[in-house]
Amino acid sequence: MLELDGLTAGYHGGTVLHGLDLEVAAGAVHAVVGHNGAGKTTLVHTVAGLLRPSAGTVRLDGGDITGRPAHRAARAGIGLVPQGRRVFAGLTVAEHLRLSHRKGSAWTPQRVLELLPRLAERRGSRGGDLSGGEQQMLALARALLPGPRVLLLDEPTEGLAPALARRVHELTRTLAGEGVAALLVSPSPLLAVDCADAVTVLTSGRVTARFSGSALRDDPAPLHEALSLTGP
Ligand SMILES: Nc1ncnc2c1ncn2[C@@H]1O[C@H](COP(=O)(O)OP(=O)(O)OP(=O)(O)O)[C@@H](O)[C@H]1O
Repeated sequence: MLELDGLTAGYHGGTVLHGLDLEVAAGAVHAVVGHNGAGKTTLVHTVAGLLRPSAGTVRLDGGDITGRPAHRAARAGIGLVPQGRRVFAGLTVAEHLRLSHRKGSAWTPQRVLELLPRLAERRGSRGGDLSGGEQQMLALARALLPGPRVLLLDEPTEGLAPALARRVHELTRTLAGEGVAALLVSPSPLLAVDCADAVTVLTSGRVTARFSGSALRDDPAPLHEALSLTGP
């Protein structure tokens, strides 16, 4: 569904991502793990159209969306849950949902609130008054409302208690089952393995290992090894 081929990107003439190949299958969760500075956010921003690649292609459902600006990537079916959540402090939950809904999308505010009941309880609250977990759910809701084919989740569990982090990953899994594939960038590899079909290790902008999620759930040692070999 989402295919990255030789993706190369960076800043101010420097290269951060070096010819990355990666596929997210339909209905799958693909986790990308790596140490700080490995290029995970750069990867997400390049796919989301926030950063223009210097080489390589991004294909969604076979269509070339390389280098499309963010609003056009979104229209093509890329949904972004940005690092840090980025909710509006002064807008209520209901206002966020109204602003993000797109006519014709299968994800209506009502359907999203059924999936995220805690948000329904807080629909009149302002973004700035929500807990970290609630803000994360709101960021997820906002990305879902336009009806994406693939969600890019950039460190969605950052700063959350373990039980909430697991809930975010369960939701990611549930959404994959409903046809919204996910590229999940995670600072906590073992949590990501819980919900991933495929796991890619990124080191200094290059893929240094690939695993199936089920193999790692049986034995996570190879992932530890891949990460320690490339430690900071
Ligand atoms: N806007 C920018 N301008 C210049 N360099 C940048 C910019 N953003 C990131 N970088 C550099 O690109 C490299 C990769 O950063 P990136 O944020 O993609 O890594 P990451 O794997 O997401 O790390 P983290 O887990 O810390 O968020 C780093 O060396 C970083 O300093």
